[in-house]
Amino acid sequence: MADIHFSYLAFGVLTFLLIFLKLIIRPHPTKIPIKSRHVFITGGSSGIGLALARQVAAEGARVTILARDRNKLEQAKNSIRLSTGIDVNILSVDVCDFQAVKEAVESAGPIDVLVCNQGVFVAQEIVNQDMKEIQGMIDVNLTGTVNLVKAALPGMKNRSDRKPVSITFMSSQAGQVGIYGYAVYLATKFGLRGLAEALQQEVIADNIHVSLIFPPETDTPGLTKAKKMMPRLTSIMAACSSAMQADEVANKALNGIKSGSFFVFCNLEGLLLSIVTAGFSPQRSYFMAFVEVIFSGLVRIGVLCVQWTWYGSIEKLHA
Ligand SMILES: NC(=O)C1=CN([C@@H]2O[C@H](COP(=O)(O)OP(=O)(O)OC[C@H]3O[C@@H](n4cnc5c(N)ncnc54)[C@H](OP(=O)(O)O)[C@@H]3O)[C@@H](O)[C@H]2O)C=CC1
Ligand SMILES: CCCCCCCCCCCCCCCC(=O)[C@@H](N)CO
Repeated sequence: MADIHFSYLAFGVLTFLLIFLKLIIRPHPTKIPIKSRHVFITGGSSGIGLALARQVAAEGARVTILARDRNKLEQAKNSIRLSTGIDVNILSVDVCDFQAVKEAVESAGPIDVLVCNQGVFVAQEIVNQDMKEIQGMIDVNLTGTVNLVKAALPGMKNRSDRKPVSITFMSSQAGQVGIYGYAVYLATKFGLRGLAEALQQEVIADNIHVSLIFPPETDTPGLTKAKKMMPRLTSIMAACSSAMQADEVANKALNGIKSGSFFVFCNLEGLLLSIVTAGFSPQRSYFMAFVEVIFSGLVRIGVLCVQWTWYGSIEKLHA
C-alpha cells in the first residue's frame, strides 16, 4: 500500500519537475536552417572542418572555407567537388591577423552560420613546451576565434532577414575535463566556453544562437601529428572516451548546430561530461535539463572514480 503511494508521489514530483523545466528553460528552443544559407567554416581544409564543409555542401548550403595553406584549400575544394559536385569558396587567411580576417569576412558576404573550427594542439608537459608553441595555441585557438567573432558579428547582427543564425565554436572534451599534457590547449578550449556563455546572452536578441562542440579524440591529420610525441598519460586519459571519425563528429556537430543546442556532445562519454559540467550553461532542451538535474550527482561519483584511476596512473608512472 505504502509502496503504491510512494510511486504515485515520485511520479507526481518528476512530472511536476518536467513541466516546471519546460516552462522556465531559456533560451527558447530554435531551429537553424542550413539549405541555401551561407556557412563559413574556418580550418575547413582538413579534418573535422573539411568533413563538416562536405556535409553542409551536400545539404545545399553555400560554403566558404578558410585556412592558411592555399594548396590544402585547393585540394579540399577539389575533393568536395568530386564527392558532392558543389564548388566551395576558399580563403587563404591566418585567423591571428585581425585585419585580414575582417577583409575576408567582408569579401565572403553575409554569414548565416559561422563555425570557428581552426585549432592547433600539441600534447606535452607545460614545463617542456617552448613559448612559441604555447603562444601559437593561444593565438590560433583563442585570439583567432575572438578575431572571427569580432569581424563577423556586425554583419550577422545587421542581416536583412531575421531568420535564426549560428555562431559555433569547436571546443573539445578537453574543454570540459583536465587532461595531462594539454594544459595550455585546455586553457584555450575552456576559454571558448566562457566566450560562448557570455556571447549567447549578448546576441540572443538578434536571433543569433551559439553552439559549443565537444569532440573526443578524432582521427584527423592534426591528431596524427600530435600523437607523434604524446606523453603516455595523455594517451591513457584520452582513451577513456571512445575515439571517433571526422565524419561522425561533423555529423553530430551539424545536428547540434541545426537544433541550436548550446552544448553539443558527440559520444556516450560526451553525454556524461555534458551532464556533469552543465554548471550555469544555457539549456534549450527541457528533457536534457531534466536529465542534468536527476543524474548530475550520480555522474559526479563516476567521474570521481575516473580521477581516482587517473591519479593512480600518474603515481605509477612518476614513481
Ligand atoms: N582531432 C581531434 O582529436 C580533436 C580536435 N578538436 C578540435 O577540432 C578542431 C579541428 O581539429 P582537426 O580537424 O583535428 O585539425 P587539423 O589539424 O586536421 O586541421 C586544422 C585546420 O585548421 C587550420 N588552421 C590552423 N591554424 C590556422 C590559422 N592560424 N588560421 C587559419 N586556419 C588555421 C588548418 O589549415 P592551415 O594549417 O592551412 O592553416 C586546418 O584546416 C580544432 O579546433 C581542434 O582543437 C577537438 C577535439 C578532438
Ligand atoms: C563516468 C564518466 C565517464 C567520463 C569519461 C570522461 C573521459 C574524458 C576523456 C577526454 C578526452 C579528451 C580528448 C580530446 C583531445 C583533443 O582535444 C585533441 N585536440 C587531441 O587529441
